[in-house]
Amino acid sequence: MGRTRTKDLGSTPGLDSPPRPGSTHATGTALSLANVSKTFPGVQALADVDFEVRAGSVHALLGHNGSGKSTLIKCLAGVYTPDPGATATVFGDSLTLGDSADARRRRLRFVHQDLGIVPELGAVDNIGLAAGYERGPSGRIAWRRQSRRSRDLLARFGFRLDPLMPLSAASPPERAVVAIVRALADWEDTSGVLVLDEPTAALAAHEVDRLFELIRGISSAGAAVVLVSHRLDEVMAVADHATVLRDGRKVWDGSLDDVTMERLVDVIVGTDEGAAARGTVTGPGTRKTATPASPARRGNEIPTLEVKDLRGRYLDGLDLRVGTGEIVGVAGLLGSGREELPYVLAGACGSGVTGSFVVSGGAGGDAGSMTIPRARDLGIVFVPADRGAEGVVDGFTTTENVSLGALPALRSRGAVTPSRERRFARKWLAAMHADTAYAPRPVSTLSGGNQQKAVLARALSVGPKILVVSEPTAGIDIGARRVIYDELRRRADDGLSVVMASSDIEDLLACCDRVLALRDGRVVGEFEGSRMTKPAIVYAIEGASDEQE
Ligand SMILES: Nc1ncnc2c1ncn2[C@@H]1O[C@H](COP(=O)(O)OP(=O)(O)OP(=O)(O)O)[C@@H](O)[C@H]1O
Repeated sequence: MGRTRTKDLGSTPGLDSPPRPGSTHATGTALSLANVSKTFPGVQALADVDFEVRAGSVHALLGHNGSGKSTLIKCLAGVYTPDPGATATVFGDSLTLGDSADARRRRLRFVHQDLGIVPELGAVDNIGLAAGYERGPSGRIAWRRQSRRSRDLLARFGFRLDPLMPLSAASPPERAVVAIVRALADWEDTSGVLVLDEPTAALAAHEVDRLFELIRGISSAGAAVVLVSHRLDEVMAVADHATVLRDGRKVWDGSLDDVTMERLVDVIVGTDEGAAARGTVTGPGTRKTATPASPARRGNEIPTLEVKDLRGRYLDGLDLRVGTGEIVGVAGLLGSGREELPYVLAGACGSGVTGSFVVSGGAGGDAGSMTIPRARDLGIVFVPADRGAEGVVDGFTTTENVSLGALPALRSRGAVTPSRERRFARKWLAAMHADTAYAPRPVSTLSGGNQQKAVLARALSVGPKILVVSEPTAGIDIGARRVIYDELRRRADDGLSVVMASSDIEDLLACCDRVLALRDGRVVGEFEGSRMTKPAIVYAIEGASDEQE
């Protein structure tokens, strides 16, 4: 199984005061929830859930999309008030569920899937607003000190970022790191609970390792960490206990030492479907699904897309060819160009980009002149990594979100017929294995994973020639991952070309014909066939040159 045991790092990065090994709170129950139910109109999101987390442990909260994980976390955080009858304690003190001030007082800290950052402000204010500002004797904010403190907190995560840069200009991983650092910034006592909801969704392997060090440091100092994640290999590496929810109910609880990954998959998806889904979670370095690349997809025929010498904020002379029906993966660490490339290809980068591109059929030109409408006209459709901010339209229903790209085609005599729009959305939601009952509901009430399925449904529904997708399985459960891989492969077989940028190398191995490793804005390795393995890609993106070729 290869589980990595928790190690005591001796310090707790991210905390202002040093950890207190041997703290009186280091053993016993950190968090206890009993009888938690939550009913939304027409939906029982949670039914009588008990949840107990021990001090000094990393406890994973698992379940497929829509199983109730985020709702449980939001009840804990005070975002939702559970149905009457629920009780909770934190390190023995009673907690009022549904009261966010009490949650904070009891030293519960949260990083939610949507991060909750203020994009117009920099790290300095995002941290200051949550954890308080450094102040001078007159009570005025000491900006220089505040700035230095923010920089130091970020540096403890091994992270350098201009603390004044608005986070709207930062990449998704940069935003995630600021959210985590902010949650910990004022945590002076280790008798608390840190809750991380899908924290690694946008992080590369190297960044995930740093996050795990941070998590281990926090738990070994006596605090508890609750980790919500769909990445079971990561869960097995960092967590020691887990609770599994299915359809709002607790279906399993126990030590991860006593369970195999295969058994965990069975419990999460239900035994019948478990065997099928298990194919998506084999160990590191192996392909999760059999998707043999056909010789026609070697990219050596006339490419559907060819870009040369791309340069931008991170890109520094990148060349890329994507053949017809080829799925090309893009791997790389934060700042390697992996996050920027999809935006450039989709014309969503604005000025400052140079290079050239050609799309099959001869259309082409200066990459700097690519705009979103131009890309769309060329058949390039983009699925961004940041689903909440850039993927869904919050005020719209799920149907409206899915049909958005196809409105011109759905129009008849100048108007879109609602019944036609509904049928269209249902068809595409079904293709993504999302529950079609979600169609009329506001998209904001869907679980994160189901929102992602709706965004992918919209992208595929317009019949793109080239799909550019970033972090396609962020927040997606193990069963639905398989659906997405298979759907992309089916469409590639029909001629769709795909550029898939992902921090999850398992995604790339499962789905791609070829994977490009990016470093410092260029391609430093290209992998296909038997050479396309996780260690080879990781070595290349992290700069261990002996392994990259
Ligand atoms: N505000 C809301 N209004 C109505 N229904 C909601 C609301 N929030 C969540 N739900 C529903 O409650 C159920 C549980 O959703 P929840 O977000 O807790 O799932 P999850 O396990 O976190 O899923 P994911 O892994 O996809 O994030 C889903 O059916 C969801 O659509």
